[in-house]
Amino acid sequence: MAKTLDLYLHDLEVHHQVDPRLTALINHLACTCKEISFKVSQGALAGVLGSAGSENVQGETQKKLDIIANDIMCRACTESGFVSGVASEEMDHALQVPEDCEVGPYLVLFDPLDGSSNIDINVSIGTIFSILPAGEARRQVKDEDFLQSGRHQLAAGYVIYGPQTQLVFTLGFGTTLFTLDLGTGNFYQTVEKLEIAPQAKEFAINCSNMRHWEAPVQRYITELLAGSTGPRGKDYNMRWVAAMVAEVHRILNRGGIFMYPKDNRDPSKPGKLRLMYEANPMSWLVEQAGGRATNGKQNILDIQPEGLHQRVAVFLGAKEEVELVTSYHN
Ligand SMILES: O=P(O)(O)OC[C@H]1O[C@](O)(COP(=O)(O)O)[C@@H](O)[C@@H]1O
Ligand SMILES: [Mg+2]
Ligand SMILES: [Mg+2]
Repeated sequence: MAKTLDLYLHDLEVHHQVDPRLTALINHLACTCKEISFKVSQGALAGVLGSAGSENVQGETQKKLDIIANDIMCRACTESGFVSGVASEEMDHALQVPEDCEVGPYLVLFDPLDGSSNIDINVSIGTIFSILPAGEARRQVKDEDFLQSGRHQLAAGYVIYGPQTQLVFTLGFGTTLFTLDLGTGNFYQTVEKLEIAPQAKEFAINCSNMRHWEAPVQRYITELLAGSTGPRGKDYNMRWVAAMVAEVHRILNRGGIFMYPKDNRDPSKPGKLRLMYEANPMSWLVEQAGGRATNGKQNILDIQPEGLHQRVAVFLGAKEEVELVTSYHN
């Protein structure tokens, strides 16, 4: 019989001395994402599809579900009693815990709904989260309190809403996968430890941006596309779901490399993905599964953040491929 999430988290407390408040927070996030999962599965029936007609701090048009998922995550976290504050891709600044709620020792950061362009077409989307230490439980948090490198993460994970709803997370003891059983409402462990092979046969990149990439990326992709007749001497396959959560999920389950490089479309956006809500949690999950993650120059987890909504180039997945494309930059 597969292990329940409760049992797995209890084992972490017993065998790895993980703070019970942290395991309780993970459990709380898993329950919260069940609520989002239900709304996603209802789609038009719950009136959650389509545009909200508003823009977020990054100037992107918000979907109704971006806002719904953000509200659900904010409420659940700030009322949990385990956090001192939250930060989200969808909000300009960090959110405080209401006066009438307990505060706790953690900061939670999230991309409430990743893959927004997939919502209305019933293709995989997800919620990505990262947990940092607050230092101490406190009433007032500032944006600067969240500016800790990915190495400081205490937990990271995501819930993917696909054909199955699955929770993937790490607390630094490997990356593990749970599947939601719609019959019992419980998450059961279906893969104990995910492992990414060092070599890859698949790559994921939005090739429509090729003319805007820097020379090292142009070179690397040209070599992959040349297949067995080029310097790599083998054929590669390509995938692009347009949701980082789905790309990373595929790589954790069957390998490959994912890239969203810096490009020269808009000088104010060096890379599309957000360091704090997307790149850091995904990089730690990938590292804990034996893979690598860089921005082309350095390990993503070592980047000292300068802003809550900072963007970053991302190369992650199979160790040898990530090291090769990184070496082309250096
Ligand atoms: O290929 P495109 O259209 O540039 O966008 C794909 C990328 O944008 C994102 O969807 C951004 O995430 P959000 O939906 O959270 O804004 C990534 O998940 C994905 O890798
Ligand atoms: Mg996203
Ligand atoms: Mg999002």
